[in-house]
Amino acid sequence: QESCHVNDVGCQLPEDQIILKTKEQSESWMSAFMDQFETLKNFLFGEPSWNEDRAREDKFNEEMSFGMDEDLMIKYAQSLASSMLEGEQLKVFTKAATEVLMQREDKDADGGIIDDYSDFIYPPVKKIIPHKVGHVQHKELGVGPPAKLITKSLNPPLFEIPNFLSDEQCDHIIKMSEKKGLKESTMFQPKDRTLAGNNKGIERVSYMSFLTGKDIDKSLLNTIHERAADLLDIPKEVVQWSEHLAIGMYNPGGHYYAHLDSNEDNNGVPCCFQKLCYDHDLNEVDYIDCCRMCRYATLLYYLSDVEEGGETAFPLADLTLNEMLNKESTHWQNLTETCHEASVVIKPEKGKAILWYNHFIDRNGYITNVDKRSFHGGCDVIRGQKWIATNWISTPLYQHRHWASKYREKFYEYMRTEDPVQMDHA
Ligand SMILES: O=C(O)CCC(=O)C(=O)O
Ligand SMILES: [Fe+2]
Repeated sequence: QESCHVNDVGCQLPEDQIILKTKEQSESWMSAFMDQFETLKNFLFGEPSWNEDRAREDKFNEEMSFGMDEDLMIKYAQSLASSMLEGEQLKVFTKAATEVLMQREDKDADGGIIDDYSDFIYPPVKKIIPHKVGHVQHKELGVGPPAKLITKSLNPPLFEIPNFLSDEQCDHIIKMSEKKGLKESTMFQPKDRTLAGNNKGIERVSYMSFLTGKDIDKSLLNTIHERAADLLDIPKEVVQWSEHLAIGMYNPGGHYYAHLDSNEDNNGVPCCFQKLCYDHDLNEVDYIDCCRMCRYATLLYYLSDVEEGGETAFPLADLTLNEMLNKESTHWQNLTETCHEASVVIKPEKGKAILWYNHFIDRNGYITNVDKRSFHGGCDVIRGQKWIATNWISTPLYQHRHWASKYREKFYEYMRTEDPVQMDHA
């Protein structure tokens, strides 16, 4: 009698013993769960950045923006538990897990903001609230038509914005890129250079170029910057002083396997947009030991339709932890094989923009951890050509705000250059 299990049918231990057994049992479930939970957490949020400070920041982030971290953890904890446990076990476990997760109290974390950097204060940023998948919101922008944002995923917040650019604007950008010339994308990815977070397994077959105010119609670049800044609710300077517009072109067979656009905090390594780094030949390069990518958001413009293929895929968007773990041993980064298994697949359409957030943000509105659910890439183009322009939006860690942006002077220099390139108004 003594040895029957609490969940066994017909087990009739006295109630206090049931409670005792359940408590012992729940402790072992808990530790088994926590072991697994560590793995899951690291997979989701990356090592070594998850610590109590981060947890507090994330909790704050939840309150400041639309909230997902704490909720999400509990949701994952529960979904994991519900696949492992049942009945009374599950109840006890859920209560315990919720308490553990909730114990990360938000102690007085004033975290003195440093504000003695030179002359531009990056303001705190927020995220557009995605509400729910399929939700449509309209946003008036200072210049041009309003933006219609269609929510494609909540984690990361991902939006589709049809007709963000006009056909003429797209055509002009393509024409000027062709004029300037594109290079094979591999040339932008020497071994020690990182364009993305976890570079393992990345393969990119495309042509690239960076365009500045020297290369395209200045008023068009201004318009794009203004619309982007209004859309994201950030000062225009943040957009102007972000990286140059990155043009990408894919021929049939071209693709870009799933990657992250931004880097996890790497022991305080400063942001690439704020630090000049050089290789042995004194060429300016960005590489991970010198600086890290701090691309809070990505705004990607499709400059062309694609006859077939060339979708942008987000294999991990809105996945639960269990679903992500199930993917771990698959080829989810290889979009040639798995494009259509991705949870969000976006069809390129001329003029359409997509916007997503790569990072969680802290209590001050500065970036913290990369959200691994922002992994994305370009599926193989089957027929036709795919043209895109990627507008990465920089925001720094607040510890590294002292230098506004290494792109700032260049921006003004290029915007001042004579012999302006102008759009044809045919
Ligand atoms: O080609 C695409 O759809 C995605 C491009 C991309 O991820 C990038 O340029 O960072
Ligand atoms: Fe990307």
